[in-house]
Amino acid sequence: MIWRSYHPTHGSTGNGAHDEALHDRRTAIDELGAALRELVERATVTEVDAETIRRVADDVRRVTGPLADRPRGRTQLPTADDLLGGIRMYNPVSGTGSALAPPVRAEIVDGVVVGACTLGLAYEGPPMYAHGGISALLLDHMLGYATTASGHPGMTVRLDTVYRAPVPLQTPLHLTGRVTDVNGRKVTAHGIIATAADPDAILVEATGTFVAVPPEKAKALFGTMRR
Ligand SMILES: CCCCCCCCCC(=O)SCCNC(=O)CCNC(=O)[C@H](O)C(C)(C)COP(=O)(O)OP(=O)(O)OC[C@H]1O[C@@H](n2cnc3c(N)ncnc32)[C@H](O)[C@@H]1OP(=O)(O)O
Repeated sequence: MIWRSYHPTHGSTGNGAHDEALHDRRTAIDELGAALRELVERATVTEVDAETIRRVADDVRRVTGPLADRPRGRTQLPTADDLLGGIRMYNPVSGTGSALAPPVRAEIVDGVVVGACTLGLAYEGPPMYAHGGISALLLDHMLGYATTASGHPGMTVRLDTVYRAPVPLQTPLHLTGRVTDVNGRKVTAHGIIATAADPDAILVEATGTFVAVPPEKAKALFGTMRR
């Protein structure tokens, strides 16, 4: 199943259900993403000898060769994406094609974005616990999703993060994001990270301010983007 990165905007379904080739491409990207995440995690946790690590490094360089054909630049959207439909295969938080993403699975429940993920040792900051920047990344995403889902998409201009307790690795997590205020172009949202086992015990919380990008700014920032 292809998960959305964000709530769709402009009414697009974004699921590519009627396009078999697109669906097949997304499924393939999903499979490569899962393999890459397994590689990253295994490379992080391994205690094998240096010779084995070097051999794997050579192997990895060799197998990535075919991917070097037809690279896209920063102004070209991935052909598998549906920006307005909320599908971003390589989003570093939710993208199933991303080696960096946990990935977070999120859905809207009674107007609140509810997410789930488990962070492996690749996300370690203090021993056994998540890096604080990763928590901020997850919450920025949850808040951004909530603002988009509420019909007020914008860009983060401020994110205040409060770290109450460390976030344990290799532990199913529960995340939320909800809009708390809309004031013209400015939207305020709040979210938390807890464990799935104890969702009421807040480990990290964040309040963010998002600002709708006016058309002239959007043109300057994103005008060169193409499919
Ligand atoms: C379908 C896709 C969904 C996408 C969801 C994305 C979720 C992920 C979130 C992100 O990671 S976004 C990436 C990180 N953010 C950025 O790179 C944004 C950088 N900032 C900007 O590019 C500009 O600030 C922006 C285009 C958003 C707005 O510029 P403007 O010149 O149009 O706004 P302006 O500076 O006039 O400020 C508008 C209002 O916001 C307020 N504001 C601006 N910066 C602020 C700030 N830092 N804190 C509080 N308020 C702030 C500002 O005071 C003002 O309030 P008032 O209208 O009441 O006067």
